[in-house]
Amino acid sequence: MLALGKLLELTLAGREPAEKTQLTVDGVRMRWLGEGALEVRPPEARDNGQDLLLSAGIHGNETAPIELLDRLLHDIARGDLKPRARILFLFGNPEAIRRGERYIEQDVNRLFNGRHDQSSGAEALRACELERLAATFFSVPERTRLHYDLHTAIRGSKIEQFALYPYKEGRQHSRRELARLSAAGMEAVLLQSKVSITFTAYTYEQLEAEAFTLELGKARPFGENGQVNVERLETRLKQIIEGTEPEEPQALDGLQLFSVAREIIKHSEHFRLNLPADIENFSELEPGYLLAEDIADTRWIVEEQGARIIFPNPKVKNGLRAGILIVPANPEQLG
Ligand SMILES: O=C(O)CCC(=O)N[C@@H](CCC(=O)O)C(=O)O
Ligand SMILES: [Zn+2]
Repeated sequence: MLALGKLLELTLAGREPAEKTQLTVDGVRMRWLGEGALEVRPPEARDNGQDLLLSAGIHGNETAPIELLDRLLHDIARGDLKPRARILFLFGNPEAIRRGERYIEQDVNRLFNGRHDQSSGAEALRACELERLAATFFSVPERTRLHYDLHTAIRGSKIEQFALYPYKEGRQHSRRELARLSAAGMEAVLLQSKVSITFTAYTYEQLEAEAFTLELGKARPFGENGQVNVERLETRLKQIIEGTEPEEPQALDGLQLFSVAREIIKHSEHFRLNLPADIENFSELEPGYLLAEDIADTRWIVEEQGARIIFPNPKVKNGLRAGILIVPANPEQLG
């Protein structure tokens, strides 16, 4: 296999490849763009105008998505997968991947959309670099832009696989993209209702890509991901890469939609989250439930009918989101 197909090995070893560009037997050009970054370009005659950004390892301990991208790259490098799409593969936080940690000093997925400018350190520089790589990749006009940022979650979940769809003022969420996610095995989508500082928020808001954070199961170390079933997603990604996706009826096939009722923000070290440590994502909370408390008698009490909690995490830094309260959403708000 071509050396550049081994992007994960190179990244884990912290090595640069000797050759920065290689051609597969099939005429596909692979180009190393920097640590954890590789562009794949089909021969011109086969290019179908799709630009696909696939990122994983924004959180270094979320290994199932990294293994998935590694398999796709191996298949391309061996000539077994024949891209018609142009693809950018990114491993988000190489040092955190090497150490098997979510992050080293700062969560990279809270440093986009300008946040890295207000910060310093290796992870702020990496977020800036990821923005630059994505912006360059998505700078070619008249091509279709799609970004999937793949994650696994800290805790178990009542809904195992789901997507988060960013928000931009005046832009409608696409029913067609939701149908595609449903076909890729996602069981639910959370429609964001305000701008954010994650990687997909950046590519959606600034680069006009359709962009989704995909949650695929529970985070585990390399080699221990047997319980994370990415078969349907992997099949769909291969179809997008090869341009062989079946034409979609726009059915959402039981896909559950949610919207954000409130983000729970941790303001101080006095923040207390009133939930069991092993609570699963999408657990329901009754109206009247005292969810969290913070300084200055701040109290977060559930008011919404049908509310559920995702990503509860009292250990985040002050000023960051310590959980999201969500409620069922109406498919009529889709484009
Ligand atoms: O399990 C958790 O608490 C976090 C899992 C995770 O990393 N989720 C992403 C979601 C990004 C988004 O809001 O689009 C994150 O928190 O960065
Ligand atoms: Zn993550």
